[in-house]
Amino acid sequence: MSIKSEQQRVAAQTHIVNVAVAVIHYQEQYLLGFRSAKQHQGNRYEFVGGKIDADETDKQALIREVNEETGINIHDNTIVKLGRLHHDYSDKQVCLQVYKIELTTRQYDQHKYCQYGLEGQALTWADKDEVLAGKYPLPAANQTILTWLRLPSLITVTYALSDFDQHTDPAAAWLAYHRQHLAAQAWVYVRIKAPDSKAITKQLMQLRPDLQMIVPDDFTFDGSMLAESLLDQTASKSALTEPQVVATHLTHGDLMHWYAGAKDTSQKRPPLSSDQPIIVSCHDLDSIYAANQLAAERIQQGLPVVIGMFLSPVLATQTHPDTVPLGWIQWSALAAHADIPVIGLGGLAPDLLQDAKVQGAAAIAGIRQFLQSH
Ligand SMILES: Nc1nc2c([nH]c(=O)n2[C@@H]2O[C@H](COP(=O)(O)OP(=O)(O)OP(=O)(O)O)[C@@H](O)[C@H]2O)c(=O)[nH]1
Repeated sequence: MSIKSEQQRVAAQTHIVNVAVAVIHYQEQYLLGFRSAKQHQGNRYEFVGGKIDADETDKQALIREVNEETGINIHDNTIVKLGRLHHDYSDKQVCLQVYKIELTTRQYDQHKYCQYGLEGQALTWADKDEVLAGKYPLPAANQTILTWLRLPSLITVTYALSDFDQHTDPAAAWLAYHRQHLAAQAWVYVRIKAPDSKAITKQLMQLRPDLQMIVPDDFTFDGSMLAESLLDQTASKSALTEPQVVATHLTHGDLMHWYAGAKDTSQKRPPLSSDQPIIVSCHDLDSIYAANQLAAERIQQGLPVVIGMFLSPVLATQTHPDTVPLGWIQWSALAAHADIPVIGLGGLAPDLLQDAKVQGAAAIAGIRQFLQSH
C-alpha cells in the first residue's frame, strides 16, 4: 500500500482531517487569511489552505486551495515541504501538511493590494518578524509552523578542532578563523568534536554575539557561565536578552539511542533538552522515522519542537572522502518521508539552494563553502 493511501486509511479510521497548508510569502512578507467567527478556530489568522480531498495528492490540494482562495496559480512555483503535524483540537483532529511557497515578483505585484480573497475572506500581507512574534493570532497548531519558519535557508557548520592541529594553539586558531569567516547573523552548527568544546563555544559567543548557535545536546550553560557573561560587557546585552543558542543538536547515534529507548520502555531513555528546539542528524529511513517520532512526541508534550533534520551526505565531501553520498535522487526520496524541515548537508554550496529546494530541501548547510573567504 502506498504511503498516501495508508495516510488516508488512518485518517478515515480516526476522523483526522487532512489539511494542505500553504505558507505563501514574498521575501519577508507573509500572506495570511482571516477565519470567520463561524469557522473552526474562528476569528484567527491562518495560512491559506484547506482539506485534502480523497482523490488528491497534497500538492494537488495545495495548488487547488490557493487558487480557489486567492486566485494565485502556484503550479509553476517551487513548493517546499516544511513538515507534517498532527494536532488534537479536542473538537477536531487535524493533520496539517505544510508547504512553503515563495511568489515571484510578478505574482506579488499582482496580489499585494488584495484585501479580500475569492471567498470573501480578509487577506493580509504581514512582516515575518511580526508573524513570528505572535502579533497575528493563529490556530494553536500553527505554533510549530512558526518555529519551523525560524530556520534560515543557509546554515554554517564549523570545522572540527582537529582541522587546526598544525597550529601551536589549535583552539586559538580555530577561534580566530571562525570569528573572521562566519557571516553576520549566521546560524552556526558548532561541531568542534573536542573535550573542551564548551569553553571554545562560549568564547566564540563572546567574540561574535550576533551568531545563532546550534550546540550539542549535552551543552548546558551553568550559572557560573551566565554570571561571567553578565560581568563581561563584550558579551553584549543581546547574548543575554536574546540567547544565542537557538537549538540543540542530536547526532544520528544519539537519535537512534533515544529511539531504542522509546521502543523499549525497560531501557532508560537519554534525557533531551527540554528548553530548546532540537535539530537532528539522519542518514537513512530508520533515523528519519526516529526523528518523526521524536518530533510528534515533542509536539504532544508541549516541549520546544524538532525544528529541522540534517539529511546527509547529499554529495561527496572532502571531510568524509570514504562515505558514499546519497545523490539527489535518493536524498529527495528519503526527504519526502520526513515530518520536519529537511536540511541538505554534504558537498553543497550556497548557490545550490534553489536546486536543493526543488529536491525538497527547506535549507542547506555546509562547512567550507559556507564560510566567507576574506
Ligand atoms: N487553512 C488553514 N487551516 C488551518 C490552519 N491551522 C489549523 O489548525 N487549521 C485547521 O485546519 C482545518 C482547515 O480545514 P478547512 O479550511 O477545510 O475547514 P474549515 O473549518 O476552515 O471550513 P469548512 O469545514 O467549512 O470547509 C481547520 O480545522 C483549521 O482549524 C492554517 O494555518 N490554515
